Amino acid sequence: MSGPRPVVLSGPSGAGKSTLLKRLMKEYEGVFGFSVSHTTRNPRPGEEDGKGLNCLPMLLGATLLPVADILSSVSSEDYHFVTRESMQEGIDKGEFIENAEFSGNMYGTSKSSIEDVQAQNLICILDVDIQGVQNIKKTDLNPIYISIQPPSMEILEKRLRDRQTETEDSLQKRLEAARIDMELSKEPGVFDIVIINDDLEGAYEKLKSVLVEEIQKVQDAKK
Ligand SMILES: Nc1nc2c(ncn2[C@@H]2O[C@H](COP(=O)(O)OP(=O)(O)O)[C@@H](O)[C@H]2O)c(=O)[nH]1
Ligand SMILES: Nc1ncnc2c1ncn2[C@@H]1O[C@H](COP(=O)(O)OP(=O)(O)O)[C@@H](O)[C@H]1O
Repeated sequence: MSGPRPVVLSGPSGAGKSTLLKRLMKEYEGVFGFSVSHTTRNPRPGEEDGKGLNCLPMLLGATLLPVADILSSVSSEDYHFVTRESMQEGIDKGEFIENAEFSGNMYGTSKSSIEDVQAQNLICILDVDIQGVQNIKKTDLNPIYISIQPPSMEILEKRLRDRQTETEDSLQKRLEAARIDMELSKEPGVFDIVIINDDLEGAYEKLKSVLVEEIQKVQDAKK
């Protein structure tokens, strides 16, 4: 695989992955590209379909919005929201490098979502659950594996509740998945680094320090 090494960000739902990711992508504009996953879950308020960088030319061509507005609307947490049928069809056709069932919904990384980012020579970031980590390990992607962990289950539950995105049912499913994630992530060798997201500043600095070499490579290549 050519270009900069991809980065896999994993850890329990609510641990702070997207908060850290958005900050990173904002500070290093033009260095990272998000691999926009497919999911069968419903969009949350404010989330829109497939607003990944791969859709940017289309967005630019079809809108009267200023470019800055479009760029700021490119969220790192958006998905391609699809039905189970169409997702299964894509999986059967071999279009995904990994897929998993999480909290009653399907999630998956299409090959093209990674290729689109790598074609731009950006560091491709994947936000996947622990099953995704295990399945990506069977491929030749060779990413840096980073786990973001909450300080405790109690704090995780509070953050998830305060986020106000979940029903009681989906919250309980996330907490159950978090217990499994926290156990499996302790296994030596699964992750290159485990970052405890207690204080946000400290966690962000640690994240940057792991990525500093790859960031430098992309910045040097631009010169
Ligand atoms: N295996 C896999 N997991 C994914 C993918 N996209 C997202 N996830 C994971 O699915 C879980 C739920 O994501 P989401 O519904 O966005 O909820 P949130 O993490 O609580 O904001 C998280 O652990 C994500 O890391 C994917 O393409 N593959
Ligand atoms: N270090 C932190 N301290 C307090 N709250 C945090 C911290 N990091 C993230 N949060 C909050 O916790 C919630 C979950 O974070 P989020 O980034 O959505 O997690 P994830 O993407 O891993 O599901 C959000 O409401 C976010 O604002």
